[in-house]
Amino acid sequence: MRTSNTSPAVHGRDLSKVYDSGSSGDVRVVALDDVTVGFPREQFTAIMGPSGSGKSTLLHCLAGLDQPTSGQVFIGGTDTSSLSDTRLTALRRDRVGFVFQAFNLLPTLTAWENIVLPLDLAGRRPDQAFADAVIDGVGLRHRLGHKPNQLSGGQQQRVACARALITKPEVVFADEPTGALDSKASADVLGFLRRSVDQFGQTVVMVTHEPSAAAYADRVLFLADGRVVGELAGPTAERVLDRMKDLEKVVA
Ligand SMILES: Nc1ncnc2c1ncn2[C@@H]1O[C@H](COP(=O)(O)OP(=O)(O)OP(=O)(O)O)[C@@H](O)[C@H]1O
Repeated sequence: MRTSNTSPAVHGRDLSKVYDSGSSGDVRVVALDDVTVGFPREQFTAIMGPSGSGKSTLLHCLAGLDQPTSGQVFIGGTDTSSLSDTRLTALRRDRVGFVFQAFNLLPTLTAWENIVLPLDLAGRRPDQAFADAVIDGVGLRHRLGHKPNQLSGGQQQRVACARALITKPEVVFADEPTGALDSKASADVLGFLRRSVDQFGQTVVMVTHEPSAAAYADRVLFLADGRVVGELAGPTAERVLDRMKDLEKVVA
């Protein structure tokens, strides 16, 4: 499904998102302000910024879960704004993986059924060798027959990670994937996302509030007031925290 190894997996061009609210549409919030950003293949990028800086809006626009007011998003070279709703739904299902803070597993399905759901929906059969590698990667082989309510939060999130990867998507978008987890479970999930890049050549884009989570990434993008205001390669938790303190001073 990859188009070329040099083009970014995901590219947002001139993205703006404006919310008009209030009783007569008189309250205007610019959540994204002309953002142009690319996410190289086989890299793990974290997106950070103060509360309200536009992180979730950017992720949702990139992932085709929300429409920008203006600008374009390319996933693996496909301009998502040119797609009909049906094709956009198919692209999200087949070429994009999602991990959300709230796991979003189907409660009536087992862990295995949840993991292969995107393939079932697409009428595709699992590549058994790859499925085995993913299941061993998330350490869930002995839990495949369990329903979500028989799993810990960390196990449920690892099921969600396996589900996100099983289609070999162009990119996995993770929105605060460790927001509901303790530090051990967080480390398991982040370690798996890291290995998915290093071992499976996956591309991961993750929104997080936690410098220790961002330190798993290859690079951190910083947002403030709907704009990209900086980036950090080879982040450590300390360096990310320092940048965040500076940004929060500017925004305050
Ligand atoms: N549906 C909406 N209607 C009006 N304004 C919105 C809507 N969604 C988001 N906003 C505003 O857009 C801005 C960016 O919001 P967004 O949720 O993307 O920020 P964030 O950086 O993810 O914040 P947080 O870290 O608190 O989750 C904020 O000012 C927010 O209030």
